[in-house]
Amino acid sequence: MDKLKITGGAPLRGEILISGAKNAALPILCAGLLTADTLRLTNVPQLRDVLTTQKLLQQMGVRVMTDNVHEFEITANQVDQLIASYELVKTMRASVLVLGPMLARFGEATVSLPGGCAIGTRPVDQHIKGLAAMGAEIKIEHGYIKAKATRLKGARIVTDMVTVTGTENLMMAAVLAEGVTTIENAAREPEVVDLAACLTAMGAKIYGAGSDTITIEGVDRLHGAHHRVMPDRIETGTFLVAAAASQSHLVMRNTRADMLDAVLDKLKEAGAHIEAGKDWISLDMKRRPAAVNIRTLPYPAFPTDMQAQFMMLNAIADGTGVITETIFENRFMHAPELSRMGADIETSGHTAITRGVEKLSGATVMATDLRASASLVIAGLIAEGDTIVDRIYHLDRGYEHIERKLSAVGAQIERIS
Ligand SMILES: CC(=O)N[C@H]1[C@@H](OP(=O)(O)OP(=O)(O)OC[C@H]2O[C@@H](n3ccc(=O)[nH]c3=O)[C@H](O)[C@@H]2O)O[C@H](CO)[C@@H](O)[C@@H]1O
Ligand SMILES: C=C(OP(=O)(O)O)C(=O)O
Repeated sequence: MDKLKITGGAPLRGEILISGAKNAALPILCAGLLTADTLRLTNVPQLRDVLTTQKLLQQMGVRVMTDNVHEFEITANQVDQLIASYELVKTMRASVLVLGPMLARFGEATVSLPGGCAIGTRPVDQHIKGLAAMGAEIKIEHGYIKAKATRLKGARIVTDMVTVTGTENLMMAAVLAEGVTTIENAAREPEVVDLAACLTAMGAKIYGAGSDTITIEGVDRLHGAHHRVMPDRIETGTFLVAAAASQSHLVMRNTRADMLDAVLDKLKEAGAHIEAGKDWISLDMKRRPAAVNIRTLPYPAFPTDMQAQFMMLNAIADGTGVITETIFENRFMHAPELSRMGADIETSGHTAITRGVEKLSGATVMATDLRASASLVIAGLIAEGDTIVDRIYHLDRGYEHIERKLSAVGAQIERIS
């Protein structure tokens, strides 16, 4: 199994090209199920989750062409298996995103329940509740969601909480429903907006994406389109934290500052000098970071997917930082691993208090989820001595060639078997 070996202390300098967003690419690949025509996608990141989605679609009979690793052509004109099996869903929760499109286009879908994961129980009851409101007949049998509907009907859906993939699944179901659907308490994440842009290019009628009320006028059919996947704001934020923690100067290219306001504000509060243009962000850090307090919340507030990286920043900061995680009930798995590197972190329920220390020391560490692993990589970059990050298949789910991107800006990092 691959690991990363990092020798801490090398200053970082240069530019990093940001990849397409995992959390936009996954629902958009599933949107290919909504038409028999070809959906052409560019800026698709080369990630394990993208490969899993490709396999999932291919198992259903969808043709997926990838001449260039970042360009996909999806043609769902011969779908014969309306099922997403446990074997694939268990490796990637986002597989549940085939439920809405399959049901809307084919009137039937069988999708394995994803179950819990390292960061929380993560039920999909809101996806099911919304589809039921649109007239679907849904049963849970043998660990599978079995859904049927001759044709979904527009409905007014109010979700109990803000759910990103829930909003996306319901939006994809509603585009082919009869009549008008309104999703209230909708997620406002930029990835929802990107999916809406792709669906609109395919002929869908969607209003209000990016606000908490999305209105969808169902149409009879969608057609092929070309869509460029938006840049990954979490990958961008992760490398910015790496620059801040190592007191370096880095420039992110192919990204957008306007969807990172809460993260950039916290980096400035920590003492970073940030400049940004239309598609770039630069961060220059000249001193030890100051500790920051963070509360994770749905967009546009601070993202839970950047929480672990900021806990790492607080670990070597001047002062004490309090982090409150309000989205997932078990997302502090990085804390004990960071503590093994010398961090002083106390967790209790949804709160983590980190008292900054001057230095971390390299150690062998492992993480049970994607962003926790990213925080350990950043810790390795600044720790004294060598760090081995184990179980990097988590990182490969969501970071494209992280070791290549970091070594190109001066990090001493290599993949070892
Ligand atoms: C592929 C993808 O886009 N993943 C992102 C998405 O995950 P995902 O869409 O799975 O996360 P949600 O926004 O749905 O989850 C938010 C909260 O709502 C709860 N919930 C959600 C749905 C539901 O039916 N019932 C329910 O109780 C969840 O357990 C969680 O506590 O948004 C999360 C929150 O920004 C991010 O961390 C993930 O990176
Ligand atoms: C939690 C994440 O992803 P997923 O929802 O795919 O598990 C993430 O991207 O940090």
